[in-house]
Amino acid sequence: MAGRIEDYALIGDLQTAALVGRDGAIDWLCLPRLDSEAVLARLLGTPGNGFWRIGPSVFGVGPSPAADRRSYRGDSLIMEHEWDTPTGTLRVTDFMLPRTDDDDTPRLVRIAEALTGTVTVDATLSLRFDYGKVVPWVHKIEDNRTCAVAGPDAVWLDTDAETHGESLTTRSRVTLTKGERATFTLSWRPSFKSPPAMLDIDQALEDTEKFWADWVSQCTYDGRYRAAVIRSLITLKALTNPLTGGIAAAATTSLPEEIGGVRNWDYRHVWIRDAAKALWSLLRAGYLDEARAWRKWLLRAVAGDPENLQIMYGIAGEREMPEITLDWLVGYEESGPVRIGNAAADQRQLDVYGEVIGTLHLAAQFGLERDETSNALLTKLVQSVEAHWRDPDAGIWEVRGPSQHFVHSKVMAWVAVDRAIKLVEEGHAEGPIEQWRQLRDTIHQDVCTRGYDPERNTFTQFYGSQELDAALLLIPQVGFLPADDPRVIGTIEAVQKELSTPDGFLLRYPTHGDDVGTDGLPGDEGAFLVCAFWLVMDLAMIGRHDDARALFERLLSLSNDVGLLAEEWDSHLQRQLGNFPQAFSHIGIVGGALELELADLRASLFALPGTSR
Ligand SMILES: OC[C@H]1O[C@H](O[C@H]2O[C@H](CO)[C@@H](O)[C@H](O)[C@H]2O)[C@H](O)[C@@H](O)[C@@H]1O
Repeated sequence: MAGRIEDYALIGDLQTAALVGRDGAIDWLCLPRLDSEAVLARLLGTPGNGFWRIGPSVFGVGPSPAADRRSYRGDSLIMEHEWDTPTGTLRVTDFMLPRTDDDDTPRLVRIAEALTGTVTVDATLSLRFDYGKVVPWVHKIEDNRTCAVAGPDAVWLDTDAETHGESLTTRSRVTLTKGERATFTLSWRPSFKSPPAMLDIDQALEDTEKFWADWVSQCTYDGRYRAAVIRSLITLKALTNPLTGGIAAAATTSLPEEIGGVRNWDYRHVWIRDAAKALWSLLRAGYLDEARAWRKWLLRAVAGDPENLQIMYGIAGEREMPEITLDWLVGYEESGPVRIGNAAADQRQLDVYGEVIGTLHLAAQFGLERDETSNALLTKLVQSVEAHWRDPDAGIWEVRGPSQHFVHSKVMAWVAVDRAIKLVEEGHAEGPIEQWRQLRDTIHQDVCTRGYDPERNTFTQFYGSQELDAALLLIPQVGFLPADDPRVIGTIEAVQKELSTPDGFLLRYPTHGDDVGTDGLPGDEGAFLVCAFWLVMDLAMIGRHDDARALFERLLSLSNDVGLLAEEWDSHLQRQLGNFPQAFSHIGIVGGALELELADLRASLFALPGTSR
């Protein structure tokens, strides 16, 4: 059985990623890209769906023990597990080498070494192609090299340990004394191509360490929550494909939003919304290159058809991602179905216009050079907003129930026009600014009239709805209304009252158990973590600093021991839920830390003699 979601750590080469558990087993790996077929899929099934364990010897003895310690090596994606055994201490170092133009082969490296005494190490590699379905044809090429082939894919194992085949797995047992090590490298190539070159392991480790050190050194945030912010930025970077510029929403598919439930989705794609929010974090922490690459990704993705802007695309901008279920996988802790692809790609979600234009504006403010193609896109996008902002949509939460006039969607339509106007006003673009100003006012008035309930003093989930939505917390953050507007404060208080979980986090909207609710799905789900981070930011903005900080620190405490967060938190079972690690949650960490820092700054400015609020 797979571990708890929080038992996993992420390693990756920016184009794909793997999850390694505390027991030293890699239970999730897709090759060659994050959204390719998994070759190790125990995470969503059984050991028979593929895993790769390296740890102290247990063959014939019992279950794989959890490591006594684990941590990333400094600010990197190099993961180290250590086991203290009765005879000595074993360390296993796992990493993926960021690929280069010269060598685009994905490589996952594992180094087992004895730190003290003598340890016997067992390694079991059970490759199953096509998401755990296909047993490959495995053959030894030479003493140190084994090749597993199924159809178009070939995975190569290079190791200095003796290997043998047993029960459809490749196994090694090696005894190491202090200072000795055994190395294992897994590489992927199309099966019709020549074998990969042998890797210089020490050079690869040094290059990987240097890559992360160089990248992290560009970070401009040096505040109180630096460790959590850096880990979040590294995680966002790991989800950002350097070749295409696409930023995936998470590294996994179908980790459930309720144990045993049906809310299991594939997040290995690029949502306009999630990517835009990730860029917001990266830009504010000093990273401009990722914004430049994403703008190129966006222009390619929407090329030729900006009127039909999709809400999500594949990592290279692919438009089709049909949603199918993988019947042979039982799902994480039997939470089925396991889905790949995502039907939300065909939905209309109005907020994406605001996300795109908002990001173009933010990038321009941070010094990204003017680009004429994106200016042409801008006009087309505002025309689409003008044509469609009155339409109902599926909303930020991608409901599968009937379309509605979601308030957050309309607010983001306002953001689209507002930021287009600002781009023109600030000299970054041209456009019919007077017409846009009228449109902006019309949308604002419509939302304030039809999306606001004066009796309860709160905005509502959609026009005419009695229910609330945590996305309303974004109203002050996007500048739709100032934070001290009584309607904003009323909404924050109402959301806090009606959507709080028993432990003080937030649901994104009400669900109704077995009854199908607004989202069109049965069942419930956990606290949606980014929503609680939005609450942190709102509380900081309205001057409730102590509440904001306390909530932020409680949210940070939900991260696992290596600083990673999934999408949701199960308040009853006290465990992480949903895809992992998820960009949204890590965006929340960065946003919360930055907002708290701003709040401190404001407080200290106002404390200066001669200043007042
Ligand atoms: O709740 C139903 C929907 O859940 C997923 O969407 C969620 O994840 C997206 C990626 O992080 C995010 O952009 C969205 O706001 C979330 O609601 C799923 O991808 C959808 O297919 C599903 O309808």
